Amino acid sequence: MTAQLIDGNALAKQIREEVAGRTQALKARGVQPRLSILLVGEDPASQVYTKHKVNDSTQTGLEATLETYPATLPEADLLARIRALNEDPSVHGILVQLPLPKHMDSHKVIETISPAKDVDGFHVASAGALMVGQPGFWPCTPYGCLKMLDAIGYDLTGKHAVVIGRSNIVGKPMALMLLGRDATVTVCHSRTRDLKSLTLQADVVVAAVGKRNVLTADMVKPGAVVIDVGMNRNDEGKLCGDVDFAGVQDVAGWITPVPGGVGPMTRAMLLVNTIQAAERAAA
Ligand SMILES: NC(=O)C1=CN([C@@H]2O[C@H](COP(=O)(O)OP(=O)(O)OC[C@H]3O[C@@H](n4cnc5c(N)ncnc54)[C@H](OP(=O)(O)O)[C@@H]3O)[C@@H](O)[C@H]2O)C=CC1
Ligand SMILES: Nc1nc(=O)c2c([nH]1)NC[C@@H]1CN(c3ccc(C(=O)N[C@@H](CCC(=O)O)C(=O)O)cc3)C=[N+]21
Repeated sequence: MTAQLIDGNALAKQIREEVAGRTQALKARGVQPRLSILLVGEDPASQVYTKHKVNDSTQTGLEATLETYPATLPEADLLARIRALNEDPSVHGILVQLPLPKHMDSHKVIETISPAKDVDGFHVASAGALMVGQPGFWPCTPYGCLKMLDAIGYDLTGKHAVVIGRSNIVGKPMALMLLGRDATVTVCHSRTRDLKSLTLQADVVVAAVGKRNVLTADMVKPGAVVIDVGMNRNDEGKLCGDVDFAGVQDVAGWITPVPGGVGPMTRAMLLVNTIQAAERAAA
């Protein structure tokens, strides 16, 4: 079997077009949707990612401002800036790029963002809303994975979904979203025994670990859907996921590539959350 590709670039483009339409509608009502991105320090990957986010926003008609600060910025100054943005009615979304410098407490920083502007969905109030099924912002990466399953018309009801990874920003919220769609969910992590015996039972596997070849062909049930969240570099320095793509594509029914899979979808869902924040504020 050769798996069908789930094209994250194409789907993200579609979503950006939908957001552009909603942006036009808000502008017609005199509201300019606006996202503030805060970057602390000079991490090259973070610089690239935040530039991408600004470009995506601008192309969609959203206004994004990138504020950069030196790694030495005192935490209190960052918190003060976030509070000012919370109070600014012209700003609808606030994103603090992670990771933050070591002297900062990222939990404290995220909890300072107003939940109404938490377009990353990282605030405890956002996590709680997802857990109990109340309206709130969903973290962009698992939300994007769910949209990819929707795009292929996949019905999760009663299916066995195995999530590898239990982070607060990917694995845990992914598990809750799949549960919300009536899947039977298994969450695996570094202490899981016999990962292969679990993944072999899965109709859907989401790999969110950050290590190459966590999922190989011998671990996948024929026809399964494989979603690869990982962002790693191979020996040649090329971007690759957690999944052994070359091997797994012969077994899986559907597979997402890296690059061009979950990454662009994460960025698209940030725009969705931002336009939603602006629409709620204008309601
Ligand atoms: N495409 C995108 O848009 C995004 C991609 N990413 C990428 O996704 C990956 C995961 O990110 P994130 O969730 O933040 O990472 P974390 O490092 O926070 O979490 C990794 C998880 O993987 C688990 N794990 C580690 N080793 C194994 C193993 N051998 N078998 C099974 N589970 C294991 C860890 O277990 P334990 O809890 O026991 O330590 C942990 O739960 C990274 O490559 C990251 O770069 C992240 C965000 C967005
Ligand atoms: N507050 C915050 N929110 C985040 O959402 C956040 C963060 N901090 N810190 C870092 C991680 C990582 N992340 C990615 C998003 C898109 C791609 C992406 O678009 N990847 C492209 C390739 C990009 C490239 O060429 O490097 C792709 O997979 O095709 C990658 C990684 C968001 N994160």
